[in-house]
Amino acid sequence: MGLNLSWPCSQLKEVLGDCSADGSVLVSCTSEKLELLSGLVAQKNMPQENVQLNSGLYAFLFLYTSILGYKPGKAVVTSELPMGSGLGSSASFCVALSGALIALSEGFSLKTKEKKDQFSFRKNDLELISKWAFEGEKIIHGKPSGIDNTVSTFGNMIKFKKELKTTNPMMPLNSTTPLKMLITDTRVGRNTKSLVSSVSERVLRHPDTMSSVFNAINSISDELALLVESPAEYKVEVSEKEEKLKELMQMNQGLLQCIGVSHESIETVVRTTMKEKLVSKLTGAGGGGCVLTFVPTLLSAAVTEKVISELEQCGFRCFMVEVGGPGVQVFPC
Ligand SMILES: Nc1ncnc2c1ncn2[C@@H]1O[C@H](COP(=O)(O)OP(=O)(O)O)[C@@H](O)[C@H]1O
Ligand SMILES: C[C@@](O)(CCOP(=O)(O)O)CC(=O)O
Ligand SMILES: [Mg+2]
Repeated sequence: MGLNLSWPCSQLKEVLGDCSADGSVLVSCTSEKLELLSGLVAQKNMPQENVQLNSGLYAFLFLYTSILGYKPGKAVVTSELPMGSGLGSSASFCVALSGALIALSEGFSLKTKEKKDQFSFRKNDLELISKWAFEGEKIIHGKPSGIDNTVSTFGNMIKFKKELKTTNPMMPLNSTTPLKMLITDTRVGRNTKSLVSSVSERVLRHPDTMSSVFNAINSISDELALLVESPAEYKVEVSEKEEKLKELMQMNQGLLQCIGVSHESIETVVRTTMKEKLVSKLTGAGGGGCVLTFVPTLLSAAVTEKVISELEQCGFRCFMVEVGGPGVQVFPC
């Protein structure tokens, strides 16, 4: 972003008061503290075009002072993720920051890996990192489910089991086949916090209908989890599995449209890819941002290039990715 911001430790201490900075003791950001944090950011007179960054800076100051206290330090943040696009940039930012701060906190020792200069976090450290990141997510987008910070921490795929909400709803999934996706960034900015609250308002207006829609969405994720983990060795099994996955994605997009989080730009991607019998659905909170298109194993390069070129002609930006991948990692600088 080309922004360079700093706060004197003495000022942070004066404004935020004494805090028993201890990375192993989780605390939430109170509304009073959020007020104080917003005052500290407001004095920087951020350019109007960066106003969306404010909540990220509140999360930064909260996590930094809660974990490291008022020790001087310098954080350099770089990111390849488009912000506010449904790719979980907020959660990735909070996870990377929490990981770095925990790695620097008192009494923390990184587990060295076999290879020189390779470190890894222990499982209970990863759980702590994910919990701190969740506190940061709460500052940025209000009522996070926890799935974004969990998948950014542990990597791979995670299923949110609604029925386990009171204990630990996050269940790791072990995919038996790689899932390739084309991500299309519609470049339509949107704010997760406002989208999540717009869905809550629709629930208040249509409680029973929305409850049925959420149950249908839950059934889709249950079916998808079984599908993702089901064995598929032979070509015929893979293509059957892919056809079912496409159908589930298509139904899910319809239900997400039903709860009001689609957008004209998202529907353009859905229509454009459908011309080549490809299925797309919004990702993240919707309202613009990014769209996933499932890429079947046997899709030809020619068709892929044709679809990407059509989408780019709409002004969109495309990335080919594979679902899954490692979670948070720490490297010595
Ligand atoms: N690299 C970053 N540095 C600072 N803040 C960030 C960074 N990435 C994301 N954020 C914060 O997260 C917000 C975007 O979060 P959100 O609205 O949930 O969208 P998404 O998570 O889909 O990108 C940004 O407006 C900013 O406040
Ligand atoms: C909409 C939601 O399911 C994901 C938000 O994703 P993103 O911040 O738009 O990348 C909210 C959540 O699970 O925290
Ligand atoms: Mg987010």
